[in-house]
Amino acid sequence: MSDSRLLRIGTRNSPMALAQVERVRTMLADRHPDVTVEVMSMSTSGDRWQGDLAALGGKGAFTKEVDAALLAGNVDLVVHCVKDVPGDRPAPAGTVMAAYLARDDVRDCLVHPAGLRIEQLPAGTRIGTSAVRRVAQLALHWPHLAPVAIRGNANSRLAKLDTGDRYDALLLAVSGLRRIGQADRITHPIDVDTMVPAVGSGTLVLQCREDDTGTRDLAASLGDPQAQQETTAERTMLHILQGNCHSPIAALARTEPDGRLGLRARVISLDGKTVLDVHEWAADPITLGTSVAAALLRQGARDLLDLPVHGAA
Ligand SMILES: NCc1[nH]cc(CCC(=O)O)c1CC(=O)O
Repeated sequence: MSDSRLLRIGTRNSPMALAQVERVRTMLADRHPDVTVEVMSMSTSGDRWQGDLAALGGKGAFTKEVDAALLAGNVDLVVHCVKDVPGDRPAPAGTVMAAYLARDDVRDCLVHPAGLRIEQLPAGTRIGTSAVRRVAQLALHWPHLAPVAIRGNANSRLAKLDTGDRYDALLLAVSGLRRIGQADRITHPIDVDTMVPAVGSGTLVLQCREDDTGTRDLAASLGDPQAQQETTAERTMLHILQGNCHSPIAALARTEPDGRLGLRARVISLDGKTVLDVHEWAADPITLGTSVAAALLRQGARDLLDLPVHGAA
């Protein structure tokens, strides 16, 4: 059957988001050569706003304009980083997450102009990060380092680091730097047991309208079942904890060689002094995410997550 059709893909206009869309375009060209892709990029409030994201309602600041274009029928498919999709509310009514792409590297990394590793940094080194999860784990492992708030996309953060004014190093995602062709800036990929990643790290999701069966089928043909399972376990846990952009929640689901699904999740106090840590395995991702969330709640995660977060870096 011919696939011949136009597919309009909506995306943020950051270099990383545009690179992510090109990955989808390439995958579609390989699998559905009769599909013509048109990219419609747009600025989001999260990209424009340089203050604290919480003032804009958190992570939704990177998705709401693109979601609105999808619901209005101006685009047919949207590519999001799962990490940027709010975990404390459902997908916009009338849309579905139709496919998760094969997972990229999930690690965070240090970017240091002189090529140092994180354990080599002297006390007081200024680390640019805006992720509460990273700040809490910095405090846990390297309390002598100084997290400093930073906003903007990965390219603008690298430029801010290069001026040398406010930051001595950055914490960023390995996968993000690779997508924008800046992998050579990585000086230390940090192992996932030390710096547990964000929920959905390294994973892209294809979102479309619920009633658009043609686009849903196209998207599903690009999906990776393992990424779907791992993301479902992580986001089930996040949803039950009602995690948001100010939640110091870290998690990583992994498919073991024997096929079992494991989920390791942490809730850390911002000062790094309290760490709740759970690691379980199960066959079903929803059962696994639910069980890990329940275990974290039994350990006191609710009280930890309800603590006010002032001036998150
Ligand atoms: N808003 C930050 C963000 N959201 C998604 C990515 C790319 C990495 C990924 O998909 O996990 C990044 C950049 C970063 O954390 O350095």
